[in-house]
Amino acid sequence: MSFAVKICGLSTRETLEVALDAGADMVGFVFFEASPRHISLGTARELGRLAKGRAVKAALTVDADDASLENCIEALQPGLLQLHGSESIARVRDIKQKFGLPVMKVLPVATAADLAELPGYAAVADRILFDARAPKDATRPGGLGVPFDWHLLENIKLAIPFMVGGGLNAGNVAEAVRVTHANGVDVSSGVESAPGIKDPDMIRAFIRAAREAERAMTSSRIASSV
Ligand SMILES: O=C(O)c1ccccc1N[C@@H]1O[C@H](COP(=O)(O)O)[C@@H](O)[C@H]1O
Repeated sequence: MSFAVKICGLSTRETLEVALDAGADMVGFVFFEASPRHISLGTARELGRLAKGRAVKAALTVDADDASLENCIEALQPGLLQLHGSESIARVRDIKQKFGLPVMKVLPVATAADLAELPGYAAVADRILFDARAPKDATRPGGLGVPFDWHLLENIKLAIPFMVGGGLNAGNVAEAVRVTHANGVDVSSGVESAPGIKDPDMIRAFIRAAREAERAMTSSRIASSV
């Protein structure tokens, strides 16, 4: 399974260009009004055109109904739906069937008990993203820049790819990959100077560090197989 670096919460042409030029495999766009990274359908259309064919476009939604999903798909033309709410296993299956797009289900993690439903979700989703569980009083379920205990994923074996997110930055992404052996990493706050304001240098530094982490993981796999 190939390794994917995802920069999420992009909302301007300039920072999207930086992420694409620096080699992001996936670029994420937030459709959730309470988020400082929320974009309008008009902006989604514009940014979607810019990213077309250069990276996988992920549409991040939170417990969206069919009409909202239809609107953001029409505008962005995503290659992946990131379901970041409390969508049930049945709803994930339903969205996949209705919209015919690959789905990445986000599982919030704070303790080992949060992994109980993983097999059910892994049976219907194309990819899993493990993110830190947001506090009960948070205004959004992600994008808070807080990590979780990556050791909870140490022995995870999945037939589909999984990514790690939540509080990642250029300084800790290597350790997150080393511990979890994830097939990809996702970042939003860790490449921002303030909530919703992406920083070009931080984006470039994150992608460099993630690539280095990918290389280290590949080398250690080769070393342990000989
Ligand atoms: O970014 C947001 O505002 C957001 C809103 C609602 C759901 C998820 C959101 N962000 C996603 O959360 C993870 C981790 O983010 P961070 O790196 O800790 O800031 C990532 O997928 C964000 O795109």
